[in-house]
Amino acid sequence: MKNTGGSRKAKRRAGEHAATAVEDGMVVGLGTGSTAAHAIRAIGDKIRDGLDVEGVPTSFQSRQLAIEEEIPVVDLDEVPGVDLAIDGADQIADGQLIKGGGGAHAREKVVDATADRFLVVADPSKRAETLDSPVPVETLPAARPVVEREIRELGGEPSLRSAERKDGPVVTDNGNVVLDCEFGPIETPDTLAEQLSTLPGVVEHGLFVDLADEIHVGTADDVTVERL
Ligand SMILES: O=C[C@H](O)[C@H](O)[C@H](O)COP(=O)(O)O
Repeated sequence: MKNTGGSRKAKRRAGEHAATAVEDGMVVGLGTGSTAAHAIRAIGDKIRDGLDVEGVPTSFQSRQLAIEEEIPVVDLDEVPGVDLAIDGADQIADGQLIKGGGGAHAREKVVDATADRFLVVADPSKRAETLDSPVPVETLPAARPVVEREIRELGGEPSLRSAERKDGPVVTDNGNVVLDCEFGPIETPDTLAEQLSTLPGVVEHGLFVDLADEIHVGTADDVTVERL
């Protein structure tokens, strides 16, 4: 989607609104992407005002931003748990999500799923009646042909993710490739999520089923919160 001024404002409102849920002493999961970045910056502001929290980044990008924002950064194995995670989404339908537009969904899923409370932040363009965006599937590079075959067996059409300004495929923070898999409308995301999870060679897919607790959608001048 084109990042219009309106959508930028909406993302900012959503991110900043979700950041108001961050309280002193919390361990906070720091999501990836342009909307979660607004939440990270807002947490940085709160830290400069005296808030004491630790952040668990979900990607190289969110780690760098957290460091710039003076948020103490920790890994999952250094904390007893995550109190709250704030993360974006590429598509939202009926509380279920597709994530991984930035290829960060594997770490995001671990952090978001382990959090006591997972807040999704988005602009209105992310809402859909039915999930129908391509599903990002992070795959071991050596397993690509096998996974592609299995995806086709499931009725999907995989396409290796590449970037405009990089020769060769996009490589994730974990050293893997991403297959963007077109399935058309996904009527039963839970079934597809289970099927994808069982494929050997798949590290993680971008279907986040029954993980979100709240969805904060910003508009140019307001935020709506859906509790699930
Ligand atoms: O891998 C990336 C993540 O799942 C992002 O949270 C997702 O792509 C949404 O990003 P944005 O807020 O920039 O639309």
